Amino acid sequence: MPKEEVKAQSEPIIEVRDLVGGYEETVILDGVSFDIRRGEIFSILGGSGCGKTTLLRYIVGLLEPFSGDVLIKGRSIVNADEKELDEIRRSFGVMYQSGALFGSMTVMENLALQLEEFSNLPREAIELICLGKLKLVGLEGSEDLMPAELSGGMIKRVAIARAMVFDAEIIFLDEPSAGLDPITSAEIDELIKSLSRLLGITFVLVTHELESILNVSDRVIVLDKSKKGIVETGDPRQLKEHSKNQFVHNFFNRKPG
Ligand SMILES: Nc1ncnc2c1ncn2[C@@H]1O[C@H](COP(=O)(O)OP(=O)(O)OP(=O)(O)O)[C@@H](O)[C@H]1O
Repeated sequence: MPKEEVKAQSEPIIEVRDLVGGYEETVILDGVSFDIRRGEIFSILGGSGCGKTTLLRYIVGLLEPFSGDVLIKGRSIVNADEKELDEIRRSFGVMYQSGALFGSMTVMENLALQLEEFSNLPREAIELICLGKLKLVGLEGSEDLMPAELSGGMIKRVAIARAMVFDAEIIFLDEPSAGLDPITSAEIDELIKSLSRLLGITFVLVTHELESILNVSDRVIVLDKSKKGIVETGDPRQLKEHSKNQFVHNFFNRKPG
């Protein structure tokens, strides 16, 4: 069966239900609902300030919504107590926009940090896991380098490897192409696709990069600030060609709104 059909039939791994949220009195997202299926590469799109990063913060449990729920593998991250939250968080990894490596630590030390803190594994096992993850992102032999010695693309790769140290089933990437030239950005797209194919990881991306969206995403949601929510959901290539929604059409065809 083609991969697309397998994904179309797979169960939701993330369910966002009637989510309402924002900052203080201001509602940014007003009744947002959608599912992300196991194994798909899913992108959250929309213009600046429409709430993409805010939505990501709700999904990973960094913010508490005004109302509504987020289920990860069927478990509510909104109503979870600390212990459950820790368990749910083990199933996913997050890469923030800057890559956020510790500058004074080697690549290996950056990767090992969370395993040292949150597992009882011996040093040798931690190193083996980290070396395996580095190999998966194409950075074999880089374990002793310092972040200052890495290119922008290598920093993203290390950050993706770090998001995988607990064998995450879901990886969230906030602007994976930010600050990269088009060729390096395309290489990161290929890495995401190959990790999805090889390991069945579900990827959730927040991105502006149209080319990258069309290249990697199986499905997208498009948020519109004026609607405080989703205006369309679907295959980005289909939306680019056939969307009847003016905002979505303009977004995909680079036309000012
Ligand atoms: N900590 C905060 N406190 C108050 N308002 C915030 C905070 N963070 C974001 N906002 C506001 O919420 C709205 C949505 O912001 P958010 O960063 O989620 O949008 P975005 O779609 O990710 O934007 P961009 O593409 O520019 O990164 C914006 O109007 C922003 O100014």
